[in-house]
Amino acid sequence: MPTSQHYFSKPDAVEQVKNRLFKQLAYYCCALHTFLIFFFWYCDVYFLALINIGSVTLWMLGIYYLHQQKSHISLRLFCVEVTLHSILVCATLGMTYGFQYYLWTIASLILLDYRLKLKLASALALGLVIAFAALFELFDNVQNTFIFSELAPYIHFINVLICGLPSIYTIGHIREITFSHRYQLATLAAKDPLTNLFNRRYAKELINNAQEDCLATSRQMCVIMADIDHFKSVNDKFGHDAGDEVLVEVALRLSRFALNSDIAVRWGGEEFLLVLINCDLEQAQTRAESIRCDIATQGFYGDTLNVTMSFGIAQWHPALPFSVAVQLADDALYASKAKGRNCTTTTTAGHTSQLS
Ligand SMILES: Nc1nc2c(ncn2[C@@H]2O[C@H](COP(=O)(O)OP(=O)(O)OP(=O)(O)O)[C@@H](O)[C@H]2O)c(=O)[nH]1
Repeated sequence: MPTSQHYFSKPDAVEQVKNRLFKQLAYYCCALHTFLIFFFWYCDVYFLALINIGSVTLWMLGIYYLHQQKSHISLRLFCVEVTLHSILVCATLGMTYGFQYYLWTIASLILLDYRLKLKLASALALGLVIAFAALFELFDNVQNTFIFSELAPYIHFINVLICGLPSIYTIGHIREITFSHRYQLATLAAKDPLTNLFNRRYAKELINNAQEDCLATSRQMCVIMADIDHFKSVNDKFGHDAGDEVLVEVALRLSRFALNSDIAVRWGGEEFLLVLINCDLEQAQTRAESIRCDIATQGFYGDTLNVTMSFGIAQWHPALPFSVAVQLADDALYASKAKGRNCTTTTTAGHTSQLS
């Protein structure tokens, strides 16, 4: 069960983050190409200035589609722009300026178009990587009269950085989303949605681990079965919503009572199981009594109703299957019910004793 919460927690986080990521990328590229229009104009490379006007137009169109929540259209426009731009600039200036690396970046971004089948998206990405390799064959010896040719190593370096950053940024975000989804799925599989206590299925795994730990360290373990008294009448008198609130409040109080090493479980409708690790029978009795008194004396549902609970306690021994310890605790709980409820009964092999 993961313990760290990541910052993307909504179910549609992937689409939201993708949209936000593309917007940031699009504004960044728009600004860059606008700068390049003036730069190439100033350097008298009018063809490249015109190409950058085309690029700005496509990026702005992409931003428009992002605002319309059509990120797949935007992504395709961005891919077309980057591909054409890289090829045309490499054909004009050669390979020394590093404009070919944009093909590499876009090859990884195209995989984020979830409307494309994986095979098609992978084939397109591979096509871009092959185009990247082909550019070296086609334009490695292009001669140009660019007035800033002595700046080629610096422009090359800047281009490598500009191409690398979106990949790092995107993969970092996808990593966070993946963690977040894994956390949400693990929580959904482990917790009861109403009370946020462990559900029965997941608790069995935890209990198995706890048993192994207790065996290895010779620690004692006790099982408490607790049930709300006359819960049906709470539902009948106050309605199911009030009943749900009582369940949530009971669960909260049980969690407060449980130590970090304990396991608190919603076992059934209004029945709860507590597994107390490193705890002997006497300590378990004291702790069960304190929670029973807390519940019986502190009002519920805005102090408008009183609730009591009955408890049954059994100790687990290494020779005893855990299911038998649960059954003993359950028998003790029903002994508490039979004795008039709002009490705790402890069972030790074949002998039960009641605390009021
Ligand atoms: N509101 C609400 N009620 C539930 C939930 N799960 C079970 N219940 C109710 O819990 C009640 C359990 O009733 P019973 O088994 O008769 O037990 P009780 O009324 O608590 O009586 P004793 O256990 O004998 O003291 C039923 O009315 C169920 O409908 C739930 O998630 N929400």
